[in-house]
Amino acid sequence: MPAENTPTGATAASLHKGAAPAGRAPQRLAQAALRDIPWEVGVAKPDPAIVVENVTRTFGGLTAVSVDHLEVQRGGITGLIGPNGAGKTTLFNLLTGFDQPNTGTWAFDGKSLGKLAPHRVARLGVVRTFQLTKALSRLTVLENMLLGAQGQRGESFLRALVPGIWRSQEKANTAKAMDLLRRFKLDAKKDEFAGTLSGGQRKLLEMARALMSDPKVVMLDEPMAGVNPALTQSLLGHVKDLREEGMTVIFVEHDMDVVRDISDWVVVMAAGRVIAEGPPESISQNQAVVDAYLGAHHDAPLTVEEEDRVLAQAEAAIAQEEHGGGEVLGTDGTTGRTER
Ligand SMILES: Nc1ncnc2c1ncn2[C@@H]1O[C@H](COP(=O)(O)OP(=O)(O)OP(=O)(O)O)[C@@H](O)[C@H]1O
Repeated sequence: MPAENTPTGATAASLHKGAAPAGRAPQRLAQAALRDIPWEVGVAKPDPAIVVENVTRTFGGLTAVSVDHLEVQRGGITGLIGPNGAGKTTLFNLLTGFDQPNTGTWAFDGKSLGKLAPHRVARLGVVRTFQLTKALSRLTVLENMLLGAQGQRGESFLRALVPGIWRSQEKANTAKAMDLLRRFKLDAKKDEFAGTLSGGQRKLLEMARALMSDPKVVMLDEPMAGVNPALTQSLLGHVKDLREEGMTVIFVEHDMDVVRDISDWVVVMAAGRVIAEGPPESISQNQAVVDAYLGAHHDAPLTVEEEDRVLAQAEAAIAQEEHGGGEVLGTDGTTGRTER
């Protein structure tokens, strides 16, 4: 369990309000809080911001998410990884009110978030970004930012655009939006349509917009996907800044270098379940994780024997074709891949 200098719940909670003890960067606090936690699925955290209990979501016969128990440490950066189709985005959708589960509950700061619409979840302090950015191309960068502001009486995008509804807040929101745009180096583009931004700039805009509602938990779905290398470092820096400001960050990412670089803790999903948890260095050695990733790449032969067998089948298929024969059972006849 935590060593003597590990923050208590109260200490960790205080960093949530941006009050890190002198000389202790939030990054260090988050890492210290998690340092002596066992690397076990469902393990309790010293100060969880989010607690997930028995959440399942099925689509027809497919179980997309089946998470028994998951806690996310406050003030840390938690990476959520897993092969394609593992259920990461579905879990994000559930936690932020964009989808409803078949079973289960989850809470932020002890408050149940189940059955709340996304804007209500956001008001409680949990916001998200999307894998494919949701920047509205025909609105300017600044207008996109204003749609992210919290406290507007008109929650829907269209109502938010009716001037009378939010004029009283407009000035303050605009000032706040401009501060954020400066921080994300998008201020010069404030009057440009979001549709003209590069993929990386849209990711920045989406992150900036998420911050308009002063969130406590920020969930980023593949924040680095499609971002050119020049902007990657900048984005990584921004994610770390969120932690420095005391926010809890959960992000989905496929790039393991990114995961290792910024995560304090990593949660691995496969086939809807959490199959491993631990600090980044624990993950690559975890056999269940290795198996899940290998198992996910069905096209890749796993062993030398299998490779030989696939090759032999491909050769047989070619020979058959050259001799004008019919179909060769067991291969697809064109790529030499084994049918599974
Ligand atoms: N609306 C839906 N209808 C039917 N099936 C769905 C739906 N949404 C997700 N799924 C299925 O649920 C499973 C989990 O999908 P999900 O997108 O959550 O995985 P993921 O881990 O985010 O994958 P990726 O890394 O490829 O984004 C997949 O098999 C997917 O096809």
